[in-house]
Amino acid sequence: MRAVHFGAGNIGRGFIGLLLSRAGYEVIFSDVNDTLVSELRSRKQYTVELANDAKDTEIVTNVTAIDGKNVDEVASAVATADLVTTAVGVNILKHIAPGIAKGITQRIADGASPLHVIACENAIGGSAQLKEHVFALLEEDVRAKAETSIYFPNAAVDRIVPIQHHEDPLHVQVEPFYEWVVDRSQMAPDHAEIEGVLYVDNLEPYIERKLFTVNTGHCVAAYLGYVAGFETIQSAIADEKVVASVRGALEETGAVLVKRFGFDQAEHDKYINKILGRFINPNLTDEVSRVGRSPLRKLSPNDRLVRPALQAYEYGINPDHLALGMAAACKFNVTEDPEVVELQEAIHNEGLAAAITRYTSIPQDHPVHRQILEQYETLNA
Ligand SMILES: NC(=O)C1=CN([C@@H]2O[C@H](COP(=O)(O)OP(=O)(O)OC[C@H]3O[C@@H](n4cnc5c(N)ncnc54)[C@H](O)[C@@H]3O)[C@@H](O)[C@H]2O)C=CC1
Ligand SMILES: O=P(O)(O)OC[C@H]1O[C@](O)(CO)[C@@H](O)[C@@H]1O
Repeated sequence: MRAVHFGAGNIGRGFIGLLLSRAGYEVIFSDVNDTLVSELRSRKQYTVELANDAKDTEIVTNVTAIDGKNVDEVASAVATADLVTTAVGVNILKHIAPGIAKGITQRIADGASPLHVIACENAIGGSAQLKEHVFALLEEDVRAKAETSIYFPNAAVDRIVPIQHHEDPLHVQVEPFYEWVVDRSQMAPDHAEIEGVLYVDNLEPYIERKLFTVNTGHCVAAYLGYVAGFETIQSAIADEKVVASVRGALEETGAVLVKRFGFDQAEHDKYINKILGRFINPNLTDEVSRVGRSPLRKLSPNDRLVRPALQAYEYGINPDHLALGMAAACKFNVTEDPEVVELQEAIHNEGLAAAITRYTSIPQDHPVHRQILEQYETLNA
């Protein structure tokens, strides 16, 4: 069995590639990073290290790579693959769509078997977004055939993999915990199961619980940690004030999740504590600059801050800590990040109120908008 996985980065090597290799797939990474591609091609293996006290390691074998910049090479790999997965970043999906579309066109012409394409990104409906990009590039007759033979099940992926600082560019340190959940209702009826993946009939509660707990909590810790002068999540979360605000934000999203999905409150409280424990992991060093990266994506209407804050407001739950997190995002000034530069320029040129509306889509007369402005003033003070 052969899997083509787009993105040989932290999640690609440290999570998806590892599980696919363990499950018996030959994993062909497609990446645009020449060093990663040539190292994977020549060595055909790499090491994953667990961030536990024992620093357990596992060698991932049966892997190789192709140049993601070469559309023909990518298309040939997709045309003959048994599975396609991605972990490139949700904003990059449109850039990998041409190779996938060309590969699908080839495999349909060859009469190849049905294919699952699973986007493992931090987003609601990641695979559905990829499908839109890919299908927009297909000829009408191919699109009609692809509708019944190429499946794009949505997924939720959870494993903390920080930026890596090792001499070996392939070595990757990961937290012990992982969860990969795939929407079975969007798959072929006789699909193969990957060991380690949880298949569910309704992904919504899983992806929303993950995104609005792990990712909301993590980015609130990053933004408030940054404002308080901390460089890592571990040091930020050790601060009483920061951790109280992160917990506050998770109580707000938790109240929304309990109402929306009927989760048991006590179970959800345990889930929150478990997530906070993962953030603290002393065997990991995770920079606030990584966890807060791409603030425009994180402030977008469907993502981890705005969506639960507006849902909270609708339910009569006060989203004060989420508003504080959004205000802190507006103060996140890691200038190597192009989204930070754009946000700071917008704040400078248009003013904070207009910039918040531009990126969150929250109208200026909405009470949550007012809360963000008030929390920004609190941070100034
Ligand atoms: N790092 C983490 O802890 C987690 C990350 N995620 C999600 O996984 C995705 C990837 O994140 P990371 O692995 O952290 O990022 P990363 O930056 O380490 O990896 C992304 C990889 O994609 C490659 N890439 C960029 N453009 C490409 C293209 N056109 N074709 C092929 N490869 C391309 C990059 O060269 C890089 O190697 C993101 O959507 C992120 O939100 C999800 C859960 C955890
Ligand atoms: O910031 P992004 O790209 O959404 O993804 C990284 C996030 O995903 C996580 O790995 C959680 O699954 C956290 O480490 C981090 O908050």
